[in-house]
Amino acid sequence: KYALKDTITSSATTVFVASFVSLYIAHKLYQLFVYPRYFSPLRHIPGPKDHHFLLGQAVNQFKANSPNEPYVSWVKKWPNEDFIRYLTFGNSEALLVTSLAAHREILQAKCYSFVKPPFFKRLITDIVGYGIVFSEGDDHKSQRKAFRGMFSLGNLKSFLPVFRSKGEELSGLFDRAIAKDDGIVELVEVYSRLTLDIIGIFGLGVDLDNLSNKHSVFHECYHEIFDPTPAGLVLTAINAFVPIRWLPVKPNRDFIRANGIIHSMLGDIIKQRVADVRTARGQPKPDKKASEEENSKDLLTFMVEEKYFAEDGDSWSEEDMLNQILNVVAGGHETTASSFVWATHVLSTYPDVERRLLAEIRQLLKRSPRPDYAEIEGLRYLNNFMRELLRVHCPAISAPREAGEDVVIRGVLIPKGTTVHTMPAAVQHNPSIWGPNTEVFDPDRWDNLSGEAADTYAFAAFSQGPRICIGRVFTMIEFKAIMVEIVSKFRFEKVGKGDIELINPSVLLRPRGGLKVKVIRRE
Ligand code: HEM
Repeated sequence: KYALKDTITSSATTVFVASFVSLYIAHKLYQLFVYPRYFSPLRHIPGPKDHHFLLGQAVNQFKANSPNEPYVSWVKKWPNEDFIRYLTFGNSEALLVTSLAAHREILQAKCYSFVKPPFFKRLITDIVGYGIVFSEGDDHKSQRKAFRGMFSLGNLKSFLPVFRSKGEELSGLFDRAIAKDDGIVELVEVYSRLTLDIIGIFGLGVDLDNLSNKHSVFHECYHEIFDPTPAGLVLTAINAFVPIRWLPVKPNRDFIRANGIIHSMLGDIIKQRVADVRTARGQPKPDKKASEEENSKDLLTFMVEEKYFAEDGDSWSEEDMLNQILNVVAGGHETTASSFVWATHVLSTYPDVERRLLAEIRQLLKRSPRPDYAEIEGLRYLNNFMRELLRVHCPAISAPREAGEDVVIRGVLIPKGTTVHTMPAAVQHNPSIWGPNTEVFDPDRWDNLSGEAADTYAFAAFSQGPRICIGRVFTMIEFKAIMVEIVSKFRFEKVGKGDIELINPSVLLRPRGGLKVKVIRRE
């Protein structure tokens, strides 16, 4: 009797497990091969069909010469669509946003219907922290509001002396390279140190001294985290799906050590600042005139004063501030460094552009040897040069999103969970917006913008809408001030044939193995 009962129970279990597994497999097969092809509401949107049967376009993306390449080639094929549809890992559907009208709806009108993709979050929050970059909805609105004063033009302008003195330090470094190494300089490393110093002063009020001190611990740790070995890169990618940082292998140990040092250095600075501000709050306030004459205020002091000691109940902890600092350092360091790398490359490539830039800068310096913000802003050609640089060689590759709910954009129903990809290069190299010569570096085009190119959304380097780059004005002042310094003193020559291979895949536009130029002092 019992044997029969056992047999029935075990057969029922087998049937149950087998049905469950079959249903799961059927569901997966449906998701992989049937839904995208026959049922998805997005299936009629044009897009590339040369995808791998399981990995979608990921294979073509990995094989491309640049992280922008496949996307830009699709935009050139379908320049007037609102979206281009493609398949990615596991045949999941993704949309590349193409028209300016679709960008406007996604980035502005329905900004908060989209979220940062959870996968992207898992991939990089270990490195860049939570904070404003990964906040959503009302939380994001309130953090943007909290940063308004810090990123106001008035405060940003007061960092001009910092940019100037770091520019002079950079000139010293170039001079030493001329004396010692025949002027050969590897730009990625140098500009990365320069911009890390500047963002350190802006974010922390501390000179991390990476530019002149070759063995700066901070830069070494940052480098370890942001430029890991191929094995480290693979572990970081896997860790986004399955937590494997505990595995006792070298790349994990290196990552944990470097991340630990950065967190502890920043943690100490934060603690000390909280104590300093607490002490200062106990002292009598300086009179109004004196406080107006105060120098620039760094982000940390600002956060401690306004948010740590907030009296409205919405205060930030030391850890919150650490996350915000990590966000700003990550957002404003290699992006700006990359724009200097490409600017120097352009100067070594287009003699006519360099000649005109130099003439404009020399004229200014003759009139005003230490130009102020308004005078630098008045340099029309430099302004055009910077915008053209960010159009052709845009440092940030993409601003990925995921539909946080079912949402209709330009009449297309985008189901919740769909990846929606906005990419600066897909806008800035679109011939229907920028004309047939999108690859040509031509600063003068900014004097004659017409049609769609005159639309604010045609300039996508910093994204647009409520999540537009909060550091864009900062980076523009920094870029221009440093260009005034180095263009007036040096010229740059290519080393070797000047062929450049790009890192791919990458979140930034960067030359593989760095980029060397020869620096020459002007007469
Ligand atoms: C050439 C230099 C830069 C480029 C090309 C750039 C590009 C961008 C882009 C495209 C975004 C939007 C990302 C998204 O929505 O997914 C962004 C956001 C952001 N950027 Fe920048 N950025 C630059 C410099 C800076 C600097 C200097 C800082 C800090 C001082 C900074 C801090 C941030 C922050 C905190 C965000 C998040 C803003 C938010 O979500 O509200 N960036 N940046």
